[in-house]
Amino acid sequence: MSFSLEVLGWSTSWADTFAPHAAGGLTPGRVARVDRGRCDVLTASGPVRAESARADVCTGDWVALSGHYVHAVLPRRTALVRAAASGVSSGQTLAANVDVVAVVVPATTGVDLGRAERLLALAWESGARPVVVLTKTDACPDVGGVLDALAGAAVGVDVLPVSAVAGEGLDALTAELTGTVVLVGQSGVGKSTLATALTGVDLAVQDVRGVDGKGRHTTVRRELIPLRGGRGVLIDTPGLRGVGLYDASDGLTLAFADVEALAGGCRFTDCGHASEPGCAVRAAIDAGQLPERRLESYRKLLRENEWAAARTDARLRAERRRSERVAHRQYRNQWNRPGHGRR
Ligand SMILES: Nc1nc2c(ncn2[C@@H]2O[C@H](COP(=O)(O)OP(=O)(O)OP(=O)(O)O)[C@@H](O)[C@H]2O)c(=O)[nH]1
Ligand SMILES: [Zn+2]
Repeated sequence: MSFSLEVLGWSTSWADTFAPHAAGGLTPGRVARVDRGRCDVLTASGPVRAESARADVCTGDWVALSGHYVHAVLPRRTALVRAAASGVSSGQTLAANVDVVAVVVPATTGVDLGRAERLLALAWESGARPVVVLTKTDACPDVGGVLDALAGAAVGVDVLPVSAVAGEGLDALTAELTGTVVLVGQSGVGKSTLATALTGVDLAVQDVRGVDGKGRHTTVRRELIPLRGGRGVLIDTPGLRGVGLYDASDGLTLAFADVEALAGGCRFTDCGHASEPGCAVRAAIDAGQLPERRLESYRKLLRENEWAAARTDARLRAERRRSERVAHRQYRNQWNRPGHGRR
């Protein structure tokens, strides 16, 4: 099976970036999946199982292959990063070169706006374009009310209502999802169902155990799947489920651009929007132009982000201390070695 690189998002601008590697006889490809030092790379002449032990690659990266080796990773244009699992000091890149981050929110009365805002901050932070997909509209009696509520939380972001069950809204969504797309959202919001509707591939049954050419068991799972309509690809990696904020201060500023714009009109540049005189944010709340909830949500997410950043810093400091101790010990051992003349 071979792939057209354009279907995977290849463009003249990627070709320009790749030019020095092309001159060196290397092959371009896009990483479809990474596992333990190896990765599946889709190239124009088919998938290649490549060694990536020395390269920091993730699904969505464009790479230069030399045979079965990842020789280079092209600089990422966007990256979706989450707070790493414990034991790792930096953020973990979940998907690279993403164009659209679709925040999936189920249509229920009393929709969790804070959760949507949190995911939107993460989406903005990635450098990709955020959209909100409102799922399960068939099961909601008041979609209009939910859309109104979301409009105040998803500022500057298109909200697209769909029902995978009724097949409604999918054409409009497909038209909006171009380039490399990821779906983020809580478990159970309908991501898998939506992914299946958008790609025609039942992703739920992708996780089948297969046997490779040498009779060994392998999991065949592709995480880079062309979207119906031929205008994009979907990245579906298990790690995208349940993402936490990681150093998303820029993303927060963008997700709360309305509050930031108001704050620009406060008399004091360090206004806490509490009881300071000349506070434009409080004035907007009092005038009913900004929901109090939104300011509270912004504050909560800023605290969460600071906490994540502080935790990362603490971990980095601890790691540095550890490596200093190791270095000292090596230095001591060197001097204490028998025959070194100094005891
Ligand atoms: N009524 C209705 N139910 C839906 C729709 N889409 C998904 N569901 C149901 O919602 C439940 C969860 O859907 P999934 O697609 O598995 O959700 P998910 O976000 O992929 O969940 P995880 O795999 O746990 O992350 C399932 O029972 C689906 O049948 C829809 O458009 N309408
Ligand atoms: Zn203020």
